[in-house]
Amino acid sequence: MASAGITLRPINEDLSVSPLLSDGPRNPHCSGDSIMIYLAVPGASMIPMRVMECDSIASVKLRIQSCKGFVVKNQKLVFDGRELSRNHSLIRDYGISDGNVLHVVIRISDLRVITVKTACGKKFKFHIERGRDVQYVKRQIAMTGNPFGELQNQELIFDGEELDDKRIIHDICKNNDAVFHLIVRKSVKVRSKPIERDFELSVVAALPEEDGDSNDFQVTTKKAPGKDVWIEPVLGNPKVELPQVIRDLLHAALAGLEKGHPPIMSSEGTGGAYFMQDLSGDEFIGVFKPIDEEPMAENNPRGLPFSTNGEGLKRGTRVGEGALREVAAYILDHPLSGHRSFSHVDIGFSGVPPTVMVKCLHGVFNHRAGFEHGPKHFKIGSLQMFVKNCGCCEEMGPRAFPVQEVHKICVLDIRLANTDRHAGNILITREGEEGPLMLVPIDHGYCLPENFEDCTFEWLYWPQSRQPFNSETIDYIQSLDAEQDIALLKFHGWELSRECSRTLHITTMLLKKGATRRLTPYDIGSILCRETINKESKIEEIIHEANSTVLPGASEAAFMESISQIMDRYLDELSI
Ligand SMILES: Nc1ncnc2c1ncn2[C@@H]1O[C@H](COP(=O)(O)OP(=O)(O)OP(=O)(O)O)[C@@H](O)[C@H]1O
Repeated sequence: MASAGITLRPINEDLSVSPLLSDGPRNPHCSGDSIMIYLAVPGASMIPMRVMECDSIASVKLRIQSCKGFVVKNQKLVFDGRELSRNHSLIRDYGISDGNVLHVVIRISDLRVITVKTACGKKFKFHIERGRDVQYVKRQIAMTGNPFGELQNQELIFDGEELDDKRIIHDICKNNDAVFHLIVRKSVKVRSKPIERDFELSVVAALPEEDGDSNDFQVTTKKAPGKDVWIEPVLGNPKVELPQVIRDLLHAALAGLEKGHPPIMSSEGTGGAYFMQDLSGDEFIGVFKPIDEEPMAENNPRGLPFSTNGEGLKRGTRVGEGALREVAAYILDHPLSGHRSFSHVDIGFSGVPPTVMVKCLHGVFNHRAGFEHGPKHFKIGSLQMFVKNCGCCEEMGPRAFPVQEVHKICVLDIRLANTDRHAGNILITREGEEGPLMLVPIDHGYCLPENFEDCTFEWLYWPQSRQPFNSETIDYIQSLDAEQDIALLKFHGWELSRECSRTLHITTMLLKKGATRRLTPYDIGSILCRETINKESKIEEIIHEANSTVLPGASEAAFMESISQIMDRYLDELSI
């Protein structure tokens, strides 16, 4: 994203010094007054910072990086309930003035890349969640199937020190460049055999099975705490039949909880997101996001303030509706073969992981008022299948991504008018070491907004978005039907508001008209996004014009007809 292109320059240690003394990448035409703002960082006291009103958000983030060490791309700034997501916009564009407080949310990657080197020079790479311990790494080594990998024979050395099994990865390595040295400790047995008056001593390397309990591979688990933990689907309509993939996910999550493997809170994100574990405790299988832990909801664990007007972190969304939107993105991600009917194909055209609304009970969730076992402490939220990944698009240059993988996400984001498509919300997977890269879109809690003010698409800056859709994608786009989609969501229990329905009608219309004219995802996506915070996007202009054209009290159909005509005129000009 834009932050990637910022040049780093050292600045004064003290954030409250005059902005004229500090040296960020400022607007050359910057003039006007300096103001004092305050940064609220969870776990720290309020930090004063002097800025100019014409400073860019990027420059403020850069100063926070220089003084506090939080890398720019891991920072999220929130002011007055809104994320300051446009790096090139200015402090004054967001209405920030003297004495205001900016909330800083720091995203820390959950995964560490660890290289394990054997004595004979073999290397293995593992992506390990930072909350795991050394024994977990050993189990991953054992699972490679190599003979030296037997768990009980392993010794891991880092920085000249043998690592204790209980040590946590985060405490051992802060970056992705850690190399653990694997020493295979063959235990030996000394046997003595009497030969006349002497003894023959023989030293025998023990076979793994002789070395005790092969159940070492099993995770030691706490006793299952019975009904103190629970998870079950929440269906908006009893007629909805859950697909097998979701039923399997729910069974696996319940088995993990009952075995005593707690949900593990992610260190990333602005809301509470919890990794659900399987029966063995070796695998994450799902991500649970409770609605009351969304940004600005009452139990948000990241220190964000409570929303005063109910509006979410992005304009046109509502606090507490993130889970609905997550599930809607899955339901609307129809497979290539046709409308999602919830009976056969699990993954849709854009690859949104299977997602379902659930209620879940566990003491690890964030309860400000304290936790007691019982029905009132059930949390409702979305459960999404965990996707094994090797990182997200923030960690890799976009050129490596296959065009079709990018296009399938463009189609989804345009349809859903996504207001939160940054590179961290696209996971990268690949089959084997050399297989082609695949992209998996996640985090759809801010799609289908009531208006287009905050639409942002990271892929607008990627070269693939300037290439035309292929014919398969165009056919898919032409098969979309907003009316049917709204009915499908209603069948699942979510009746879209008039505003959100309108959004879906407009985006589907735009996508279809654009694809007919062979416009690229970039051409179409740019129509939905503002270039700067205060300059309306083309779609907003079209809506204004339509509003001024139709008579007061005209029907929604008349309004949409007007949108259609204005859109045709604009797109025809664009495609000349
Ligand atoms: N389906 C999934 N499979 C694997 N990892 C996931 C999945 N969904 C989310 N994650 C990971 O969980 C963490 C938190 O998730 P996410 O970013 O969606 O939370 P959030 O609070 O909604 O974030 P944001 O601040 O970007 O809106 C991230 O590290 C993300 O990569």
